[in-house]
Amino acid sequence: MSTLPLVSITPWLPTSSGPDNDVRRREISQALHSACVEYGFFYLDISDFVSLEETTELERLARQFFELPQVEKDKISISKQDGARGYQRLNENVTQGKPDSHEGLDFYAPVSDPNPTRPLWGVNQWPSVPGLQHQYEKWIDKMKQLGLILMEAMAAGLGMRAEEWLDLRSQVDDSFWVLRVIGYPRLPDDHDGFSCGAHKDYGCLTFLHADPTPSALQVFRTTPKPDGTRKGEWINADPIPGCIVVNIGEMWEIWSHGLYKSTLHRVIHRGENYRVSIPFFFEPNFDALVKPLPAALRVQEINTRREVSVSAHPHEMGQMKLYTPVTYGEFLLKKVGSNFGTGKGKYD
Ligand SMILES: O=C(O)CCC(=O)C(=O)O
Ligand SMILES: [Fe+2]
Repeated sequence: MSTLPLVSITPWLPTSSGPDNDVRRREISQALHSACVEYGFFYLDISDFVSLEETTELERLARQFFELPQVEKDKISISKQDGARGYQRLNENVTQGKPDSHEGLDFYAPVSDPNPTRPLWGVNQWPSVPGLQHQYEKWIDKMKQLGLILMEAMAAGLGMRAEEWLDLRSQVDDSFWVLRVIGYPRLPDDHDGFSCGAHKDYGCLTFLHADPTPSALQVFRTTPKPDGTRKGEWINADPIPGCIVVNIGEMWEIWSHGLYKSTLHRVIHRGENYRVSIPFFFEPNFDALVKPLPAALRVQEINTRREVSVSAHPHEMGQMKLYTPVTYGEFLLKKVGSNFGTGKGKYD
């Protein structure tokens, strides 16, 4: 069984220097490029950026919250806000028609004019667990910094010019991020569903810190067959100390004109313990206009004068998918709107 590639962010940290740092940065960017083309998923070694104490503390606080009585947790239910920010009970989220066997706590980027009657536009509901808000706000801050650092490293990997990177940076420098804290009880043997059903993430970059539980998160890896079709298998993405699991969402698929694929993944947790995972979704700015990047078209040797048309759901034309521009916030609202309307999950 193959495993995901592992890349270290260290040379790209602002604190990194030394005569060979530029060479190391180029190697890292190249490795990121390959990982995004081949997997859409990779381990990112961030041990020079975050400490083990920080992530252990996040896990401890999450467990403390999930151990509270149901009525306490329900006090900050998403139904008390904008339908998105807050707590969701076990089985409340649905993916592909089946309830996910997890409970979760969601936080979104704050907005300057909150209005809980507007989808996504309320205020975050912090639990009363002592120290939780402080520790998680520190984590959010770090993940936002990491988002910009990794985006720059990836831009270099895609062969972007300095001014092209600045343009891309201006689409993610006020990220409409999401932080989820997820609690997974053991999936019962007779349960025919999943802890979290197969889905693709829809945004930019997902940074997943999970507790050490093995054989829970699985990634759908496809490889070409001699006859030109592709075969696929589910591979485990078990946690590695000092690393987060990173995957790209549909926005990167559009930017890269399909060169980088947003990859299916799911969670099946049959271990005895209560699993905690903490994905941070580093998303574009709410008003970012996301469209194929010239650098991606250069790599694919696509004639940029040709019309590139669109939708959030790219359609096939011959062998090639065509991607049209989307405004991230509109795309997100449509997604959330249809999910709330139909009782479908955030992941559908
Ligand atoms: O819990 C996990 O390992 C993955 C969760 C996930 O894929 C998501 O929240 O989008
Ligand atoms: Fe996901």
